[in-house]
Amino acid sequence: MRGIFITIEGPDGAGKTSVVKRLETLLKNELGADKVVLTREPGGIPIAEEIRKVILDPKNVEMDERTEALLYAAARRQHLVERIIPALNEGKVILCDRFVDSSLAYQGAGRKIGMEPVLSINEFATEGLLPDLTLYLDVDSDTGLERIRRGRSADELDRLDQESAVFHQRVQHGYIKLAENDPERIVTINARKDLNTVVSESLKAIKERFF
Ligand SMILES: Nc1ncnc2c1ncn2[C@@H]1O[C@H](COP(=O)(O)OP(=O)(O)OP(=O)(O)O)[C@@H](O)[C@H]1O
Ligand SMILES: Cc1cn([C@H]2C[C@H](O)[C@@H](COP(=O)(O)O)O2)c(=O)[nH]c1=O
Repeated sequence: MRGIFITIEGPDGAGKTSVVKRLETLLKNELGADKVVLTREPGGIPIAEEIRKVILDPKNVEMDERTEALLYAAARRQHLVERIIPALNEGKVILCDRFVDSSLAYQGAGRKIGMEPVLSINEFATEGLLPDLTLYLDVDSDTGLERIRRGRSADELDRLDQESAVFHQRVQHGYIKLAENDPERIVTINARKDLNTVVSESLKAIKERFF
């Protein structure tokens, strides 16, 4: 039986990593440890983690926005082939921290490439595979960036974290548009609430859909 592909999305500092780790523990307790796979983009497997380093290195200030979009799509392709598709074929529940919607929001809206061209290179990369459910953790850029900057020193901020507040606002608006356009797949969670509430609303959305 095919598994279930769940992605967690949102602006930087929305709390995705914190939430997805808690969901992993809760779902493993309910379904069994071998049934749940936690992974992330860009990364999750060695080749994609190497691409991640290149993309996020603050030294790479000269990176063109289309080069950036292509690198994310390349990392995605490799991760899909090596990690997501095999896990889906084994019937696992996959929790993936970011997927195509990140490219649409960050490169499409944030970098102003436009959603259509970014979607097009991603359709090539994924052959049209979409998540069964996407949890969109919605947070305004001020709150998200404040959380990130509070938790990390300046030299721990990656190239994307260091982008302007206006860029991060465009990213949030991009996500809101995506969620409005695909309410069947994308469930919006108010991520300004406390972490326990965000986790329980996320778990509820998963259970309502699948269990
Ligand atoms: N609901 C919340 N309320 C307050 N603080 C939170 C909440 N969720 C996460 N945080 C804190 O915000 C910071 C960023 O959280 P986290 O790394 O989970 O976010 P993220 O969305 O994965 O960020 P990034 O996309 O940059 O990796 C951490 O210090 C975390 O403890
Ligand atoms: C998948 C993907 C990611 N990004 C951005 C979003 C974040 O700023 C970084 C990844 O770091 P995180 O700590 O794992 O959140 O990359 C993007 O711009 N486009 C993408 O497709």
